[in-house]
Amino acid sequence: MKPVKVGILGLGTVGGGTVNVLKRNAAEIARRAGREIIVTRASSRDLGKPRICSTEGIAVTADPYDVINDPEIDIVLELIGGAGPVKDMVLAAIANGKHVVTANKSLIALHGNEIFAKASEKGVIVAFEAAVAGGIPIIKAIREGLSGNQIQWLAGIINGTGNFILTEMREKGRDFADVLAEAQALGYAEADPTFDVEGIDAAHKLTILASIAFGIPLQFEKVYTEGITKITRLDVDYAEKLGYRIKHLGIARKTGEGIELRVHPTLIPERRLIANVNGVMNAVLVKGDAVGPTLYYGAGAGADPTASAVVADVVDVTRALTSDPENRVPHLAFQPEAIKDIPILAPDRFKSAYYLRLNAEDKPGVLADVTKILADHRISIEAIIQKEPPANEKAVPIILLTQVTLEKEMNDAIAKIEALPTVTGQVCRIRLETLG
Ligand SMILES: NC(=O)C1=CN([C@@H]2O[C@H](COP(=O)(O)OP(=O)(O)OC[C@H]3O[C@@H](n4cnc5c(N)ncnc54)[C@H](O)[C@@H]3O)[C@@H](O)[C@H]2O)C=CC1
Ligand SMILES: N[C@@H](CC=O)C(=O)O
Ligand code: NA
Repeated sequence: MKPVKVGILGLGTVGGGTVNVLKRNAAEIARRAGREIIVTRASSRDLGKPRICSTEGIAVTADPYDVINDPEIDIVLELIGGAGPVKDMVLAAIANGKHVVTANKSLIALHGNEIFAKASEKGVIVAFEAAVAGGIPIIKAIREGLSGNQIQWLAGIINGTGNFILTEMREKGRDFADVLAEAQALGYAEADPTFDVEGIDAAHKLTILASIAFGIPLQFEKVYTEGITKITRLDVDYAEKLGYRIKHLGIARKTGEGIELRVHPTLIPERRLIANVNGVMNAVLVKGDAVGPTLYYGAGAGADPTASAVVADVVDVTRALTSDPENRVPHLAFQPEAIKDIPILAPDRFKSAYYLRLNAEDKPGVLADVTKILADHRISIEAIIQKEPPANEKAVPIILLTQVTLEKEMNDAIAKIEALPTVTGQVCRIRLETLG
């Protein structure tokens, strides 16, 4: 059989890694796919830039449309990133009848509903395994491996850069900015690293996971999103003293009233497996009604691990080239006409336990004022740490762990605590997760 011809848009970390893996494992990949897979063309914005891959045998051009409009190409790999000009590139590739493989979570989270509809009209596949949790085959696991289940919830460390920063801060006491710069140099971070540290990248990924888990449309704008920029060394240390680790999680949970979609730092008991997922590694827990809890672990970013997912999609597409489009695995796991608009809960209806840190004057009665406010909002306290004030300072940090409460009650209580004349600055709050 004729080889399958692949064209690549973007030869950066993931594009370069993909060329390398396709070349290194060509024979093994062909045995799996049933056909040889070759990269014939690629487009790169800066032709003179040093690359991590060789481009021998690949016609490299500056214009992505040279790839998209090449009639010989069967599969276009979109490995540029961003949700701007690449949307038109992907739609043009689909219009030309090409299958598309992408690692681009922002594109799928923001424009996936439209892209998949167009792809189905044209009978082509848009595959996106690399877009969530890098090399972990989590899309395949949920979309195919767990298709007998009602998914109840999922929770994951789904940003490698953020987890790398939190790990280095905790283990080595390193500074946030210094570790972020290293993550960028290693090729883990997004082109705009605020996407990593402000939780936007994780929210893109959670949008995709929730859609394939619950059969709902992609709706990024409804994800509650907090990043890791407000986490201090102090909180990392206090969490540790209390027996917890701080991890940045994406959580999607089905409740009787709707679906919770949230991304935020979370205290997790240190004995839990997910609390021990470190560095650039990602992990996703998925609870199905039939299978129970399942856990998926692996590298969340980096050239070769991400290429592993891109190439697996290329193999899947190759295997499906001769199949009837009606009988393929649906893009979003559920048949397009079966996707339902289940309500997404507003954040004030979330329930969780909390870690609170506040700075208060070292005077009798201050703690009593704080605990009274919490009691008035029916918030029970699980643990309190009150430290001696540092030398020459009047304010003393108070750390509280609460039991599970409604977010609205906590918001109201925090507003009252911050208004106390004896409390200075803002209350730092981090949600606690037991993932039970
Ligand atoms: N780096 C990683 O570990 C992972 C990245 N991703 C995603 O993969 C995609 C690519 O990311 P990276 O490889 O890290 O980015 P990168 O910045 O290393 O590579 C992107 C490449 O695209 C090129 N480019 C930009 N505009 C172009 C255009 N108009 N035509 C041709 N080339 C153009 C850039 O010059 C650059 O070389 C993004 O969507 C990212 O979110 C997904 C999983 C992991
Ligand atoms: N910037 C992302 C790359 C992979 O998706 C991350 O750090 O996880
Ligand atoms: Na993946």
